[in-house]
Amino acid sequence: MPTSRTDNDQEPPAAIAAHGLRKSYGDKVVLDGVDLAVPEGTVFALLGPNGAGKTTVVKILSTLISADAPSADAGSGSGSGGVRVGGHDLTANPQAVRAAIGVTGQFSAVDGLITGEENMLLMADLHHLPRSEGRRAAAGLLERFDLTGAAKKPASTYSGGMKRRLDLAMTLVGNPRIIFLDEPTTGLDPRSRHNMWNIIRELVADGVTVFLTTQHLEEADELADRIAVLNNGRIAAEGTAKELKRLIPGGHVRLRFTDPAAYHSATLTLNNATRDDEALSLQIPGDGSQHELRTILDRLDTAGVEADELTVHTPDLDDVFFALTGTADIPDQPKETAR
Ligand SMILES: Nc1ncnc2c1ncn2[C@@H]1O[C@H](COP(=O)(O)OP(=O)(O)OP(=O)(O)O)[C@@H](O)[C@H]1O
Repeated sequence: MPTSRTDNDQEPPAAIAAHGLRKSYGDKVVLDGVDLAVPEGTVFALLGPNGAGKTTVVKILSTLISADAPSADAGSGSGSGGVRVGGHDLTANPQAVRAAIGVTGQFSAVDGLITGEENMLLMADLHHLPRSEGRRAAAGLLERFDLTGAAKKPASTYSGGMKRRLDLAMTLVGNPRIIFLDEPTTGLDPRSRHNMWNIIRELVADGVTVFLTTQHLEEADELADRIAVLNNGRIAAEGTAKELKRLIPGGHVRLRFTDPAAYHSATLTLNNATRDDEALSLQIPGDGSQHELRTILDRLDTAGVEADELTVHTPDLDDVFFALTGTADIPDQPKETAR
């Protein structure tokens, strides 16, 4: 089995490490110096708007396409900008990288004309597993992914969720220690999405490293140990979901009024609020803590004003995403009201 251990015994070895990753198509710069470090046995989510270059990163890291030569300041003489996957240099030893990884993408490897079981056996053949071992592995994985009942049916008859599960099951035939999941739940209904999340959690519990691309912020929030936001060819921010949320001062309390007179009184009392005169609503920046709410309500009480609606908005990954991938990648600009 491939190993991704490095000489460094102190820290968990990086399953994926990239420095100064670049890729252009003609004049179009897609990746403009991307650094990545994914510790073994963790889930890393790469977030980004459509066309940000997420799939390009996955394709490079999984040896499907090559990166451009690194710029002079990217260190490491490697032609891929210094990328190591599973402890292997991507340029010097792509075969070893391929042996260490599994990839399931938006363009599934599932062949709809043959059955789920035949797809699995084909994969076992590709991995040169002896026939009996291949059959055992296929049966075990079909069972694990709840596909035994459908194993003899053509894959074209499978639902979207079943196809995704079959795709992932096929990837696991080679027992990869690093798995790239390119938008694994796009197009799935909420139940299938949750099933897929559970499968991913089980893989990680087994020590597998998962590199995930997604446009679903909730997915990154649910699964990822670390999240990177890709924008304009660079990593705009990276950290745990908590760390990223802390970057954005999007928290506020929102008060709505139906009576224009009450609204007017409230604007005089809460003079730090942002006004929306059309909607008769006020937005007061803050963390929505009990103390803060009490202060706001006390001030309204003192003024004899009653709000018709009060909502507390705490920043979530959506806020982070919009702030970082919007007009500017400046995390300290106030965001707009909750959607
Ligand atoms: N072979 C290619 N030739 C030219 N341009 C390409 C090629 N492959 C990708 N691109 C461009 O590179 C950019 C990044 O594409 P990529 O598929 O990596 O984005 P993405 O973040 O995965 O987007 P999505 O979320 O829509 O899947 C896009 O502008 C795309 O048009």
